[in-house]
Parts: sequence; C-alpha cells; structure tokens
Amino acid sequence: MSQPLRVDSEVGRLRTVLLHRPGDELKRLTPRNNDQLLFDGLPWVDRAQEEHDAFAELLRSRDVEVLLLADVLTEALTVSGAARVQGIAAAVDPRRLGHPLAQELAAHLRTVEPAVLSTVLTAGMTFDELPIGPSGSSLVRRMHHGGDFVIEPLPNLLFTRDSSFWIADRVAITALALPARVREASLTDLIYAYHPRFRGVRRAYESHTAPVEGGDVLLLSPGVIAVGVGERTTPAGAEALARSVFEDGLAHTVVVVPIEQRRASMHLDTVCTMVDVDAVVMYPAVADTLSAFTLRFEGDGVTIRGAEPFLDAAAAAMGIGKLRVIDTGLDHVTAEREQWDDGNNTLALAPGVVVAYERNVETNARLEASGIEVLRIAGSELGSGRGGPRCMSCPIARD
Ligand SMILES: NC(=O)NCCC[C@H](N)C(=O)O
Repeated sequence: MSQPLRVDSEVGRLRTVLLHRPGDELKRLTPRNNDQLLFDGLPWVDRAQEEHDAFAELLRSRDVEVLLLADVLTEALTVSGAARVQGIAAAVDPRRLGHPLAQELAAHLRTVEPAVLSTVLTAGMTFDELPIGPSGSSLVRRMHHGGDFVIEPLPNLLFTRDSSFWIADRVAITALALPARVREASLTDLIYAYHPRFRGVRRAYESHTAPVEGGDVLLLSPGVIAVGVGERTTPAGAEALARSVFEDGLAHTVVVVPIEQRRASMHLDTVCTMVDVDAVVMYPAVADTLSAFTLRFEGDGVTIRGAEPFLDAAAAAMGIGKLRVIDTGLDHVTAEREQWDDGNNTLALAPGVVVAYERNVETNARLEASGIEVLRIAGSELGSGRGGPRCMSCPIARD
C-alpha cells in the first residue's frame, strides 16, 4: 500500500514529492522579458535539465517517490475532459486576444493530444506558433508581433513549492501574487482535482481570498505553521489562511512573520528553513530582528499576541525550549552572497538530512559542523530563477 498523502512537518521523512523538470518554458526567456518573468538571467536550458535530473535522481536514491508535474498534468488531461476545459479556459484570455481569436484557439486546443496541450499550457505559445491559419478576422493577430505570446509561458513552475502546498492530509492551491505566476495555480488546481492519484483529497484554504504562496508557509511542527508576509503573501492572505486552517482543525497556532519586501527575501523560505525537528538554517542578518505575531485558536475565537522575536515565538508555539539556529555564513558578505544563492533554502529528506546547493560552501560547512548531513546538488543554472531545493519541491507525503 502506498504511503498516505499527508505532510505534518518540514523534516519528517520525505516519501513523495512533486517536482517540475524545467522544459520549453525556460527557452522563452529573453533579456527583454526575464525580469517580468522573475528570472535573474537566462538559464542554459540543457544544463538546467541535467541539474534537475540529478536532483530528482538523488531523491529517488533516497527512496523518495518523485512525481513530475508535466507527467501528472498530461495524465490529468488524458483522463478528464473537464481538466482540459479548465486548463484551456485559464490560458486563453479573451480580454487580451479578442473573442474571435480566443474562441478559435480554444476550439483548436480542445482537439490536440494531452501531451501537446500540456506543453502549450506550461511553455505557452507565440503568435507565430498559432496553428490556425492567418486569420483575416482577428485584428489582434494582425497587430501583434509574431514573437508576442498568445499564451504566456510559466518558467516559474520549476518552483513547485509556491503553487500548492500540503497541510496534514489536505492540499492548498495557492493564490500567487505576481502576474507572471498567477496561472500556475490553474494547473495545480486541475492536477489535484482530476488526477486519479489525488481522488478524494480535500482542500485547505479554499477561499483564496488573498495572496498566499507556499514558499512563505513553514510547517514548524504538527499543528504549528509559520507564514511569512512580504513581497508575496499579504497580511490579509496570512490572516485568511490562519482562520481557514483553524476552522478546518489543521493547526492550532500560526506564527506570522513580516519579512522585507524585496527580491532577495521574496519568501520566508529564502531566509529560513528547517533542517531538524528543532533546528533552522537562517540568514544571520535577520535572525535577531525577525519578529512574529502569534495567532492561536482557543476554541471560541482567535487571539493575537506580539509582535515578539520570531525565534522565541516559534519555539514557544512548538513547545520546545529553543530553536537551534545555524547561520548562512561567518561574515556578513559571505552570508549575503549565500543567502542570495539560496543557502537558506534547504529541503529536508529526514530530520538532520538536507539537500542544498553545492555552491554555498560556507553554509554547508556550518550545517555539517552542527551535525546535519548535507546532500549537495549543482544549481548554477537552476538558481538563476532564485530558488533552491525547497522552492523546487512540493512534499506530498512525509512520515
Ligand atoms: N519559495 C521560493 O522562494 N521560490 C522561489 C521562487 C522564484 C521565482 N523566480 C519567483 O520569483 O517567484
């Protein structure tokens, strides 16, 4: 029997994970669009795929079942006509394309093979690639450049952490904050709705009332969640998520952590991830200044405490005396460089065993000196989207 699908912590032994092998969507990046598409450079795609294959292989070698997003998406599109309709509706935008072209394109996409549709939904489509003949009736088509996107590509699908996350036995489809990523959630939504593997899985945070991204959500311990609020997750998103998990009995405490609204710290998991049941790797520049509001569900209502130092609030919520903190670097320049290169963004495979980018030499050495086993992966190309092993993984089953 396969492992039940549920995740109660950051560090319980990882059994099943959702990754996305970077594909043609990365080939869409140019110096003209990379900022808007949230990449800091233009990755060498073949090498990024090799790096990602090695990451997936490392996980498999540790007995982790790896689900690849393109595979499960294609399977969902194969078994369900409703999935195809949903995916197409989210991708084909009549406001941008005008009704004649949108209708023609949607009708065409309903006829293509699931694998082809899966590629279009992830890699997007340009006007030059429109399969339907030159349309005299679409002004939009005539006025666009051939290289413009009819359907925007989704290069950040690579970061599966952000577009869905699990709390206990439920999955939350997130509400992504930035235009370049909003449509990602339509794909995770249809995968979890229609793929047979996820039949019967219930949802958390169904209201989607305000932005919440998975990189901001840390399952500190069963029933205790930390939520970063900054460039992506908003105060309203954190509050709505907290009330929703309280109502559903998925957590009793939510620690809400304001983080700086800038690219280097776009999510809480860019400055802090858990490496053991009582230990975090953390950017030293924020370790002493991060604060937190603690929301508790007392049965008849929600209380809010704070703000107080994050490390104290987290330890108190977890019911432990102290969280061990491992720094990203000795001196502030190394720490800043390694934080930027996702040194803090580790993926735990078990308590005290993490996957980390090899380039963060100092951070990895400090983790090992603290007794953490570090499994190194290359990330020179993967990292150009500013995300590390945690960002690139959505755990679906942990012990
Ligand atoms: N959890 C994470 O920090 N994910 C990394 C997301 C990187 C992506 N390029 C973004 O800007 O959203």
